[in-house]
Amino acid sequence: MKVAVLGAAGGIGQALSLLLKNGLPAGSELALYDVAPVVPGVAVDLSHIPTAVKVAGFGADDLDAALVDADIVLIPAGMPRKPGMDRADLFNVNAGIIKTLAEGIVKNCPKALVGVITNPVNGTVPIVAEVFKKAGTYDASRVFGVTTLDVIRSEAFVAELKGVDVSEVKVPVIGGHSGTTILPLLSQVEGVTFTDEEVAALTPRIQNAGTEVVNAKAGGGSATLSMGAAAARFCFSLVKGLQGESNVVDYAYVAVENGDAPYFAHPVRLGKNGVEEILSYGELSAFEQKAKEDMLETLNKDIQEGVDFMAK
Ligand SMILES: NC(=O)c1ccc[n+]([C@@H]2O[C@H](COP(=O)([O-])OP(=O)(O)OC[C@H]3O[C@@H](n4cnc5c(N)ncnc54)[C@H](O)[C@@H]3O)[C@@H](O)[C@H]2O)c1
Ligand SMILES: O=C(O)C[C@H](O)C(=O)O
Repeated sequence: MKVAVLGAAGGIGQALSLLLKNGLPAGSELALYDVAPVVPGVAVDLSHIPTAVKVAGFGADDLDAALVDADIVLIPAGMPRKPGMDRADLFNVNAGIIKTLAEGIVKNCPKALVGVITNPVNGTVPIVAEVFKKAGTYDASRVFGVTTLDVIRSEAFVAELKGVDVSEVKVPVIGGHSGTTILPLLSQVEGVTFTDEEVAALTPRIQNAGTEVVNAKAGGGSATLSMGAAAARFCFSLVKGLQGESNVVDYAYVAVENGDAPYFAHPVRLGKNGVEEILSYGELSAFEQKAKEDMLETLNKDIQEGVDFMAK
C-alpha cells in the first residue's frame, strides 16, 4: 500500500503523516510531497519512529516520483483561512494548486483513491474531477472530498452536550464543507434526543466550528491537529476498503448522479475500487429538510465555480 500526502510539510500534512506512520499496515510506503524545503526533514524525522512503514520525502520538483503507483493520495496542500475570511475566499489561490496536483495524479497514479482536504472543498473536488475528465480517466468512485472533520466535531460536541461516551456517538453529516452547507443530522443520532432549542444551537456550532478554530488561532491558520486526526481516520477507512474488508461505511463528499447536487456528502460503502455504493442518508426532520433546501443554492454555486475554473 502506497499513500502519498501532498502538502505534507504543512500543519495538517505533518499531523496526518505522523498518524499514518503509526497507523498504516506494516509494509506500507508513505510518500511526503511539499513545495516547502523542509519536507525531506519531515520525512527523516518520521523515519525514526519504529514502525514498519517506509517514509520518503519529495521536494518541489519531485511530484512524479512521490505519486508514482500510489494507491491513495491525500491532499492538504494550499492556503488556510485567517480570521474574517470564508473558505470561498481561498478559491483563487488554491484552485491552481489543486489543478497542478491533480494533473500529477492523472499522470502517475490514475487509479489512486484521491482524498481532497484543501479548501474550499465544495469547489476543489470538482476541479480534481474535471482534470480527470479532461484526461479521459475519470472514475467518480475514486475522488472524495474529506468531510470527516465535520463528523468528528459532531461526535465530540454531542458527547459533550449529552454527557455520553464519545466512542458510542455516531452523527451523520451530509451536504458540503462550508457554513450552512454542512448539515449534521441530529435527528438520526441514536441513544440521545435533542430539544428544538438544542438542535437550533448545536447545528450552527458544528457549521461554524472551523471558524471557532480560525478565530482562536488568531491569524495562525485553521484546524490542523483535529483535521490530521480526521484525515487519518478517513484514510484508514479507504485502506480497509482496498484490503477487501466488508461493510466499510464512512461519510465523504462525492459525485452523485440525480442527487441533491452534483457533489454531496453521503454515507458511502467503500471497497477495492473506492465507492462501492452511495448510501441513502435516510429521512430528515423538518428542520433538516429546510436547512438542506436552503443551502443548495450556495453549494451549487461553489461546485460551479470549480467546474468553470477548469472550463477556462
Ligand atoms: N477539509 C477540511 O475539513 C479542512 C480542514 C482544515 C483545513 N483545510 C484546508 O487544508 C489546507 C491546508 O491547511 P494547513 O493548515 O495544513 O495549511 P499550511 O499552510 O499549514 O500547509 C499547507 C502546505 O501546503 C504546501 N503547499 C502549497 N502549495 C503547494 C503545492 N503546489 N504543492 C504541494 N504543497 C503545497 C505548503 O508549502 C504548506 O506546507 C487549507 O486549504 C485549509 O483550508 C481543510
Ligand atoms: O475552517 C477552515 O477554514 C478549515 C476547515 O475547513 C475546518 O472546517 O476547520
